[in-house]
Amino acid sequence: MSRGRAGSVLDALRGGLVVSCQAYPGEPMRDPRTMAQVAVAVVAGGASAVRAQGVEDVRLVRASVDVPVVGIWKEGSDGIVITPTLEHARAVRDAGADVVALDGTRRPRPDGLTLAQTVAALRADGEVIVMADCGSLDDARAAVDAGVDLVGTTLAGYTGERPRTDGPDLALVRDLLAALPGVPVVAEGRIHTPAQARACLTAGAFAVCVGTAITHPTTITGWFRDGLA
Ligand SMILES: CC(=O)N[C@H](C=O)[C@@H](O)[C@H](O)[C@H](O)COP(=O)(O)O
Repeated sequence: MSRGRAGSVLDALRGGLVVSCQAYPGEPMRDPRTMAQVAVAVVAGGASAVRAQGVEDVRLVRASVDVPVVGIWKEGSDGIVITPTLEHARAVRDAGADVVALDGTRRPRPDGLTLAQTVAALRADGEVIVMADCGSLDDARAAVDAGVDLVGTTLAGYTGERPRTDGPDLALVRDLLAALPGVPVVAEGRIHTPAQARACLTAGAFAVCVGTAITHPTTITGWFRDGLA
């Protein structure tokens, strides 16, 4: 990717709403065509970028929308799941992702590479924007040292280092901004209302990424069902 292209992708993300369009194994909407249609729908609603999971989803979403695509490929259910290896990261990039997001924790990676080696190998093939999905400030510091372009709070509350807050982990967003000046921070994880999304941007987040509250009808329906109980 040329510098110009990378810059325009970051410009498109800045201050905007990234919508994560994912369905989980065994779910009725788990079909790349369905996720591509959801992606088109969220872009019509004002999403400035789409996050998509799986090589086929990334490919179809990329072909269906004209906003940047943040691509991941999840494998497994324990430990390192989000784009766990260099092979996964290359596949996501080759499917057309503008940003390759990957596990940015300090846990050992299943292919034995460090995060720095993974980022360097990806970059050796050409310019690519890399986002580290982090679970703590220490993760993010290490990920920045490893050369990533963006850090996300995606894994806060899922790795044991931070409590699983009801809403977004705003304290982590603030700590990241204070400790890593100049590093774009994507607030992601449990942002369930427009007010929470706004609070993340007001705190200084570079962008917010919302998944469940926009694209997971089973969970949203459960919220309403519980509200009626
Ligand atoms: C922890 C993990 O695996 N997060 C995943 C990362 O891609 C997705 O399951 C989330 O939906 C996404 O991060 C957006 O978060 P939320 O759905 O809470 O708005």
